[in-house]
Amino acid sequence: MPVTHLSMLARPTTRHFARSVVKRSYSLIQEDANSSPFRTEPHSAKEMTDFGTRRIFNEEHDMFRETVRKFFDDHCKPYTAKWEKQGQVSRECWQQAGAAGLLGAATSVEYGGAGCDAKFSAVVWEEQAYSLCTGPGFFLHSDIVMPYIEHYGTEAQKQKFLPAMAAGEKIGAIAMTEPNAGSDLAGMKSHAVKEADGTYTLNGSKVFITNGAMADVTIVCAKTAPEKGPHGISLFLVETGMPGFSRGKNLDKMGMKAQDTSELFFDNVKLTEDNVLGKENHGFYYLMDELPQERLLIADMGVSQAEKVFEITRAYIKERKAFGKPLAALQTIRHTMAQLKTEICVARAFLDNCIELHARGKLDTATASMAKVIGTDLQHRVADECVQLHGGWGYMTEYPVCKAFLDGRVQKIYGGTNEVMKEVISRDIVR
Ligand SMILES: Cc1cc2nc3c(=O)[nH]c(=O)nc-3n(C[C@H](O)[C@H](O)[C@H](O)COP(=O)(O)OP(=O)(O)OC[C@H]3O[C@@H](n4cnc5c(N)ncnc54)[C@H](O)[C@@H]3O)c2cc1C
Repeated sequence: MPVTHLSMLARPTTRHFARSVVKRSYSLIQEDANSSPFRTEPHSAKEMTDFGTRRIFNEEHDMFRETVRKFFDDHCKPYTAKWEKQGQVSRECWQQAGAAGLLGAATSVEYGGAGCDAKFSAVVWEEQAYSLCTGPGFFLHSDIVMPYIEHYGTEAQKQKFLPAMAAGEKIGAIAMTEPNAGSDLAGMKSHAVKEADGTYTLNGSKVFITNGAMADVTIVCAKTAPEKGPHGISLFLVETGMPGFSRGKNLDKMGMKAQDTSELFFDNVKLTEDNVLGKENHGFYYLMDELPQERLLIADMGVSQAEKVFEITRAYIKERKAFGKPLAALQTIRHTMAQLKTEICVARAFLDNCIELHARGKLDTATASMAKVIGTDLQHRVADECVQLHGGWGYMTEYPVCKAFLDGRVQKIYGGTNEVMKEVISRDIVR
């Protein structure tokens, strides 16, 4: 169906649905989570990816989850092999996601979003993890870039970018990392010099930027007062097509082959006050404020992928035979699965607690960092064990477990490495 027709049918329906549930969802947030009707937790569910589980969610989240799961089944899974060859997903996929209400679920209705609680966003990123379609950078666009614009943008900036981003017409990216400054962000060299006429001249380069090849608008971090260190960093909204702004190659990665990751170059890019996001020299504080959500979503995607890979492997060991009986009949294999399930369920309980805290605006940076370490370390360990349980087939990229292993490896690296997370957690311990 052409996108325009899909927009006409699905978009108003989904947005209307989302708006109608938001009031109820907010009131549920205010209740004690335990007062929700009994819902099966993943440890007791038939499968950990089942619908209708987990007491942090309600039936509206379930209905939305069904829509989102169907979206990834219909609009992403069939195209993933093609996108992997191209190194990026199609624009049409973004527009379809916008029409289906998957983008900007937590963005205010007045700016084109669905105005829902953060758990609706979690549904989208969890379902993407369950689908194992790592191509579309929806989570970065909707739950990292859009919040910056909504929280710190001027009214004109919000009106200009957010409705188009919610519709999937404009794609967002955020550029912090540089070839020589990743963990040590304050060491960035990109700088924007304020000229006598009040304009800025931006110079520098960025690397490893998710959505970098496709983005229409990129939040660029640059120094505006180098002598002030981290207190002299500002954020700029840089649009594709601005003179002096160019992209390097789409980088060739270990996994996530369908997700575009690029270098960006800024050569005397002329910016005005209209391009400044928030207050000059406040960029570092904005980054610190937004990081808990970024870490939470990475962590939750990690645990979700672990749940999915576990279920794929559960089915495999029941089918695959060795020495005349299914692998599942071997005690060492059953014990490995028992250990994995136990660890996944413990991590899920902690993650759900973090999601609940975040929906109430109470998730702190150190706790989000713990979630990132637990969720992504577990994701890696589960994928590794499950590759092993698949034997040689687990090493073949046509097998989902192999792709999950390769795609998931980066989770311990981006969003702040897990070593840096431990720094954050430890500082809080001895504070
Ligand atoms: C696929 C992909 C997508 C990405 N997307 C984006 C994006 O959209 N936007 C963006 O801005 N960036 C993005 N990044 C960059 C990512 O956030 C950085 O790679 C990450 O923060 C690490 O920085 P670095 O690569 O410079 O490693 P380095 O900082 O050089 O770290 C190297 C090693 O040293 C360790 N280390 C460094 N400092 C410490 C410390 N203080 N204590 C202990 N250990 C330490 C690290 O943990 C790591 O093991 C992406 C990266 C990848 C691979």
